[in-house]
Amino acid sequence: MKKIIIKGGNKLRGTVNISGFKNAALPIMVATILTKDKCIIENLPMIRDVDCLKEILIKIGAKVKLIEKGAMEIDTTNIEKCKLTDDINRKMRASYYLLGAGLGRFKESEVLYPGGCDIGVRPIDQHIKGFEALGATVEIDHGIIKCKADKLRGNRIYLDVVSVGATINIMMAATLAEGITIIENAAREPHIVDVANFINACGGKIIGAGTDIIKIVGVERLKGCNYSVIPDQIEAGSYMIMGVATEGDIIVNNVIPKHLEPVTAKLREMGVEVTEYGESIRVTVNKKLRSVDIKTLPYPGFPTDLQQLMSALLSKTKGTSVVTETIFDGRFKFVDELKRMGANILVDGRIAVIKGVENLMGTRVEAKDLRGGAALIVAALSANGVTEINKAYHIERGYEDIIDKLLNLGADIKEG
Ligand SMILES: CC(=O)N[C@H]1[C@@H](OP(=O)(O)OP(=O)(O)OC[C@H]2O[C@@H](n3ccc(=O)[nH]c3=O)[C@H](O)[C@@H]2O)O[C@H](CO)[C@@H](O)[C@@H]1O
Ligand SMILES: C=C(OP(=O)(O)O)C(=O)O
Repeated sequence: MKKIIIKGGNKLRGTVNISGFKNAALPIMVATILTKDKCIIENLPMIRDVDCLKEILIKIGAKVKLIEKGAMEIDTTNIEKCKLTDDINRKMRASYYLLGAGLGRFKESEVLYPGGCDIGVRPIDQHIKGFEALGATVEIDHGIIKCKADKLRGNRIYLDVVSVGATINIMMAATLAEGITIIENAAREPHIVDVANFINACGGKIIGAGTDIIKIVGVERLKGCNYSVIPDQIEAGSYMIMGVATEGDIIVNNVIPKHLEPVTAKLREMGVEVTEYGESIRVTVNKKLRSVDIKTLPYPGFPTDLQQLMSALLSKTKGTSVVTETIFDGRFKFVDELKRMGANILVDGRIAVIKGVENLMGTRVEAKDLRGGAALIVAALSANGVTEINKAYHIERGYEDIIDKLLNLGADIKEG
């Protein structure tokens, strides 16, 4: 998809069904490498990152079959080594999970340094620290990360920073190590729990996922299983924010409301009416919204992945909001595009001071990354006139059927 064209002003109304969580689906697809049996993974989002990872798994020797929309059978029996130094790895972040899974199963892995959103420095030193603590040697050779071990032995690993990727990569390698691994200062995001649940469903022994201390009791082998991925709380939060930006009334369906608490809390603080049901959330705007301050933090703090969309919403909310991005140092690049639409935002390093303007104006803008692109959709839906969002392929990395979902909610949107 090259561009998205939106005529702003329509209030979003109705129900949107949320897809499986990108950031859980991707590591779970890779974790199937830990077993030699077939796995069936359901509720996969049909997004570009999933297509790309499917291609990666096939390239290293897996058989991958789409059974129906959202369900894949992955058979990793014939994979002989987990080495992939193709440029395809640069198309996404999650390709680096091949390192932990390959190390676990083959005691060896080689992967080209991953890509993913360009949102600041994204080191992998904590992944490496974890692999080395388990007994591997890790070398970076001409941009290729090479891990090797004669044997993996469990160890106690303290993460210097809370890292989703390092926690998952270490969990995968430690699953097939000898003995017990303890990860301290582990990430607590819902997708960490989902990956641990998948591994446990295959016969692994991971205890404490969802807390900051995770214990992994190494097992000799895993078996295959059928597993369904949790709903995408970032996609859900995105539609909630889009609904609010248009002063609409929408229900996001197929969600786990608990996972969205940081978002619902902030929207309520703004004056949005948020009602939680068993598996859905309704957001309604009945009054003038207030500006709020946001600080991104690891879960259960406010997610960095929704910071850009919230900033776009706040750019049209009366008053001044201060947004502090503590996770990634380059996640305000989209602000220049919002300014083209008339936003009044001052960025100083990791802080953005947003002075809400009366109206945003449609114009030609460019998505710089996945969530930055989604933030432009938030702005465009509520802007006066037509906005043309170029480089929209970034958005396809993480949002299934976004045009159709927004059309169903009443947006005036089309692919260009
Ligand atoms: C595919 C995927 O799941 N991507 C998500 C994952 O990215 P990703 O796993 O890359 O993000 P991390 O949680 O690892 O990064 C968090 C912070 O730790 C730092 N860090 C990370 C690893 C490391 O070895 N050293 C280090 O210093 C990073 O620079 C960043 O400041 O979590 C991010 C934070 O919730 C989300 O924005 C991404 O959507
Ligand atoms: C930053 C993100 O993705 P990735 O880590 O895959 O680049 C995201 O999903 O917002």
